[in-house]
Amino acid sequence: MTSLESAKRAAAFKAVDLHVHNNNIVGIGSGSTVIYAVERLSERVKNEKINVQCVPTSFQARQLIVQHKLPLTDLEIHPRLDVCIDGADEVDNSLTLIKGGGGCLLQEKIVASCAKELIIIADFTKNSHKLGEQYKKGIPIEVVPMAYAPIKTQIENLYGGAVELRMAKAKAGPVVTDNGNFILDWKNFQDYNWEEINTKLNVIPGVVETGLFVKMAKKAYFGLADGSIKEQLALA
Ligand SMILES: O=C(CO)[C@H](O)[C@H](O)COP(=O)(O)O
Repeated sequence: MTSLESAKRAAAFKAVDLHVHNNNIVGIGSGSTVIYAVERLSERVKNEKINVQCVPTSFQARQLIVQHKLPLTDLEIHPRLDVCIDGADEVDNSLTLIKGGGGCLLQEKIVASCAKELIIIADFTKNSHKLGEQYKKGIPIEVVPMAYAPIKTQIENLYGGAVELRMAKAKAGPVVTDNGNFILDWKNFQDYNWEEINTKLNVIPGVVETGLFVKMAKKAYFGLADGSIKEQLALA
């Protein structure tokens, strides 16, 4: 296992050990780090006989839950979650996040908003002072397909930078999200007030959700290259 994978695994295991308790309703995030969280959750269910019910944040998360034979639930049955454990593409000093590198930002934000606490698990490459310092692929914005062109122009004209339609790798044309939408990646942005810009982006007609998670995460666990874990709490 590479040091990056070990770092993800260590962060995921620690978060699951400290933040998941018996009878919890648990939000399962998406991405490669969350795979280790589900592995650990499944071990704890088997070894410690804890009861959990899991709410997925994507098709991938649902598959992970099913493959590990963990109890699957949803927001209709459980609208309030105890905890949501998810990865991130970048985490700044105040625990503002860029999410959606894997295209699952909409359901991730919905599920996180229903949880008492959002716990972030990541490797050391995700830890930044300010957004854009480490993650160069841009801020993902999920949009209704027919509106992608005017939204792109509007964001570039109002806020600068470059907005690109995310193209699929093993399919001709754009990435289509689990919700049937497109993703725009906003690159070369400036250092904004992220709470303000998030609100402004969200009211552009056709924007479904942004990958900016402001004042949502309670704590982040970063696996470091030396095997240790850095913990970061949200500012009070
Ligand atoms: O937001 C996400 C998916 O929409 C992921 O949490 C984010 O991309 C991090 O993924 P990984 O753990 O693979 O680095």
